[in-house]
Amino acid sequence: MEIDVGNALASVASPGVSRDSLERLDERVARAHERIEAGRAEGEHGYAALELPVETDPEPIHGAVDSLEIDPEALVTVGIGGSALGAKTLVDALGSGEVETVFLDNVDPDWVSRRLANLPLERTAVNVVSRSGTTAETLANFLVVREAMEETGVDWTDRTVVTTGESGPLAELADGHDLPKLAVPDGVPGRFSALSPVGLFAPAVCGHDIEAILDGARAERETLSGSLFSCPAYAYGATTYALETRGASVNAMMPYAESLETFAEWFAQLWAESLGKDGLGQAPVRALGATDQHSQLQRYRAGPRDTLVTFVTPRERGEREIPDAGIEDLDYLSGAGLEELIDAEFEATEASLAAAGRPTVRLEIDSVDARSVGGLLYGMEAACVLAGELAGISAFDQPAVEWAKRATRGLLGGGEFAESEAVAEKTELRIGGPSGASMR
Ligand SMILES: O=P(O)(O)OC[C@H]1O[C@](O)(CO)[C@@H](O)[C@@H]1O
Repeated sequence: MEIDVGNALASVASPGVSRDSLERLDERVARAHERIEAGRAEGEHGYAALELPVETDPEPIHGAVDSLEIDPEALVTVGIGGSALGAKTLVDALGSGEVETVFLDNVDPDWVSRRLANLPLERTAVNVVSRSGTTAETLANFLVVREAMEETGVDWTDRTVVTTGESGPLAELADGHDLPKLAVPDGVPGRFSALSPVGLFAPAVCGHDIEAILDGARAERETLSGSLFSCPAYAYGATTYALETRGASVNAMMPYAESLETFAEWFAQLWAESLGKDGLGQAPVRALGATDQHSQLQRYRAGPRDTLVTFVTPRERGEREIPDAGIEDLDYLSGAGLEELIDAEFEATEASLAAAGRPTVRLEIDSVDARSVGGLLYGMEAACVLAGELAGISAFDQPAVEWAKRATRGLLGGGEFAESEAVAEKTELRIGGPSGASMR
């Protein structure tokens, strides 16, 4: 991964960060790096994630794939948040090959039923993933998938792999049915687990080279140093931190590759759940180039000066010639390739924001391949950890998500929770309604 922060400098953008400020910030980066190094060496909670490229053993993952008693035509991954997004990012980036992949990471009944109805359940494998083993959405969806298989006369136990922590309901279910288990590594929060069995099983089922993914991550791990000027990941973490403290409260992740659309979703959880604490944290926005040049770009170029746009672009792409249009006004397209068009659009959009004095950062990868995507994921994780150190917050917990979980459980009769009482006290001012009548 290579980074270019030139268009985030104060000489180009507002908010922007001066070179002198980055130099001064580099002293804090060096201290933060020492803290990160110590955490990695000790396997401390959270910091342990930055050791996954050298700790993750691919063999149990291959073993779990081999344990499937079918040659799957489809794979359903049941998980939510980091227990689904890492795998989904890798499969969407690298392709699912001959395997139809479904990621059940929401509990919308219409959507779940529609996805299951279209699957060849007798030739479908299941990976249920939950670090805690107690996440309501994951357990609910797994029970629905299991029932659908039973109703189809399928033995769900010969094609289900469980990825979970050492204990909890899911571990018990796996043990009770003698299901193959993959271990969620200790000390690794879900949003940092893509480079572990949590994220690597699905791409392995799809036939991808998970060793290459880990190899790319290892290469990025080797760049971690005591200076942002020699470490792309730290350069990104430090620049985003500096821009946030200067007013860039939004970070629009805008990859110029359709296959990295899910990566932006993965980044959004990583950034929001790690850094959104103590009133701090950039709001991550999922954007996509070139598509969002025809939507969100208006806001980023002419709206409030509160947004950093982060571009991710591959240096190498596939090619597809644009046929001759036979229309004089479109002659400029004829004979060009789609790859030239999207690259020109990226350059133009980056320049458009610079011309308006809006900060952007460019992350370049060689191509959207296993090694590059492994390095990109690792780089973002390391950048996030550094940004958390600089901000003085804990990047590895997520206490704010617990309130809604307790309220949900209370609303479903799963216990007495003050939060669910608070739900009933909602202030209302309704307009419209079934009849369309307005109420005052
Ligand atoms: O893997 P689990 O324990 O099911 O958690 C799923 C997701 O829920 C969260 O814990 C937030 O509730 C995320 O951090 C995590 O990725």
